Amino acid sequence: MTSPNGSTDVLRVEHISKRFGTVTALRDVNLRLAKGEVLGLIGDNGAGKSTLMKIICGFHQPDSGRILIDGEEVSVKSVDHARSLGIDTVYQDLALINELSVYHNMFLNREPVRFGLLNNRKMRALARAHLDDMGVHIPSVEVEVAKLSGGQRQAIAVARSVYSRSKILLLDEPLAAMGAKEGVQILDLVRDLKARGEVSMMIIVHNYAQILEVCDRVNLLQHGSITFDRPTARTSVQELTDLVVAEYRAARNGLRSV
Ligand SMILES: Nc1ncnc2c1ncn2[C@@H]1O[C@H](COP(=O)(O)OP(=O)(O)OP(=O)(O)O)[C@@H](O)[C@H]1O
Repeated sequence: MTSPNGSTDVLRVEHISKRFGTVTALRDVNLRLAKGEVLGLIGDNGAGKSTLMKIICGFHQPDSGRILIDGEEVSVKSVDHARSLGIDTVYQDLALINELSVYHNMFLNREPVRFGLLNNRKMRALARAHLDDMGVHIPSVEVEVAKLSGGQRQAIAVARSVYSRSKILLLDEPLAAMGAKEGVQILDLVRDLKARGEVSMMIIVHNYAQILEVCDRVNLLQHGSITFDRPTARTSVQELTDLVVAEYRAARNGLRSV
């Protein structure tokens, strides 16, 4: 499927709605992600950002609407099913196993086996080569993940998704609870991946300056609906801030129900 700028959309979300009991988390959401693009998803707390990502990665089922991958409609039944379709998610809590080494985490559930035994030597060499290739600097791939910094853990989670040949990577607040240096490390990794053009990414970040730094386009989600979609080159931190503040003021003054 071709988007207005002539590129191919790897992901399209069409008319997705989702309710949790009486709460409408998403209403008639449309969104597209072009091949090799980095899309920033912003919005206030409770706007529906994580719910949208969780629907795309098969964690939640939508009440209505459809998802298309490379132009083909798919029903994403589970997180494992999403992975098999090339969609992977890096959450804040990462799903790494702290007690295991870096290289064991890199190959979790898909360890190379030789003569019925785990091939540790091969896993170590492959993990080292892949992390070096991605510019992720870890002192040793044998170190326990628990002993790494938040930024290093995040980088390993991203590297693992890329290694598993994901074509769509969803990053839910990858910079949350990170120091400035660690945050820069993750943003650099996103930039490197973007330069390779193999992975399309959707990223939730609360800091608008960081969104403008790494994303090609930004979508604003407000009360379950996309209200703004623009290339980052044609917006600013001020404009994004003003949009969110205006929405808040309208709600407070009773111009809009929340
Ligand atoms: N599993 C759930 N059960 C019930 N309500 C939920 C569930 N998940 C999300 N919600 C509700 O749906 C709405 C959207 O939540 P969501 O987590 O998607 O927002 P968000 O934009 O990611 O917020 P934040 O930036 O605070 O993480 C909120 O009102 C939230 O309380």
